[in-house]
Amino acid sequence: MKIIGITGGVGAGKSTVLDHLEKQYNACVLQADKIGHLVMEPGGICYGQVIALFGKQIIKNDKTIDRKMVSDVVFAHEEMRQKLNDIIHPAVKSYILDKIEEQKKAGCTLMIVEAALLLEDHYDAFCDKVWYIHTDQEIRIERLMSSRGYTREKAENIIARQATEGFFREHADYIIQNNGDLDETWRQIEEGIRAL
Ligand SMILES: CC(C)(COP(=O)(O)OP(=O)(O)OC[C@H]1O[C@@H](n2cnc3c(N)ncnc32)[C@H](O)[C@@H]1O)[C@@H](O)C(=O)NCCC(=O)NCCS
Ligand SMILES: Nc1ncnc2c1ncn2[C@@H]1O[C@H](COP(=O)(O)OP(=O)(O)OP(=O)(O)O)[C@@H](O)[C@H]1O
Repeated sequence: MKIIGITGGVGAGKSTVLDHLEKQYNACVLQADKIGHLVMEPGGICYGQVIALFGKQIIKNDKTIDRKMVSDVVFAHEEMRQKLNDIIHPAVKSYILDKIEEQKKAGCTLMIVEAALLLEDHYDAFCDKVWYIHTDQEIRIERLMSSRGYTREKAENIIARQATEGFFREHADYIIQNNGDLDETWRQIEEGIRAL
């Protein structure tokens, strides 16, 4: 089984690339963000610890954690982001490693792991290749404002907490430019797959 790690800053198009790989190349996929959400759901292994860190006011009526509230705190207070990372990241990594083993046994031949923090959390150690999805910062901000309703400030705050473009470029095996037309992105994916 080949494993491709997909990384890049917020709104660069990682999920878009992942989705294409799943549909067109029959890849098995794992998204760190989604797993991070899963482990903090009621009954999830991080639920209690996250509430202990932020306080009971983050519990919504349906008992789920108010991620918007948590997001506003962590992207404004670096020490809180670090504390949340310390709770969530080990659980997410362990989940991913278990799933990789499971998929290997199930006969999956192409596995994609998507994470903005893939390099910081050293997921590259178990990836055959790391693909960096690059989109210019201003285009990312505009896409996030129109598709997710982020404010410019929110997008900029998240960007400020993520790795720099230089860091991503330095550690990537392959760079996909996603500033323009999606057909151009699909062509680069095809090329990356051929080079695996
Ligand atoms: C802060 C939380 C509650 C916000 O949830 P929400 O659904 O609003 O946003 P989402 O998870 O889609 O993240 C939005 C963007 O921020 C990025 N991001 C999320 N957490 C972090 C972080 N700790 N540091 C830098 N960027 C982050 C994501 O990759 C994504 O690009 C959530 O992102 C979270 O629990 N983050 C901490 C755990 C984490 O690092 N998860 C990401 C991979 S394990
Ligand atoms: N080439 C493109 N042209 C136009 N819109 C695009 C393109 N690529 C991605 N988008 C749009 O930009 C937005 C962000 O893309 P996507 O969700 O894939 O980014 P992401 O890197 O996964 O974000 P996150 O870091 O939050 O997980 C989405 O609305 C997506 O549809």
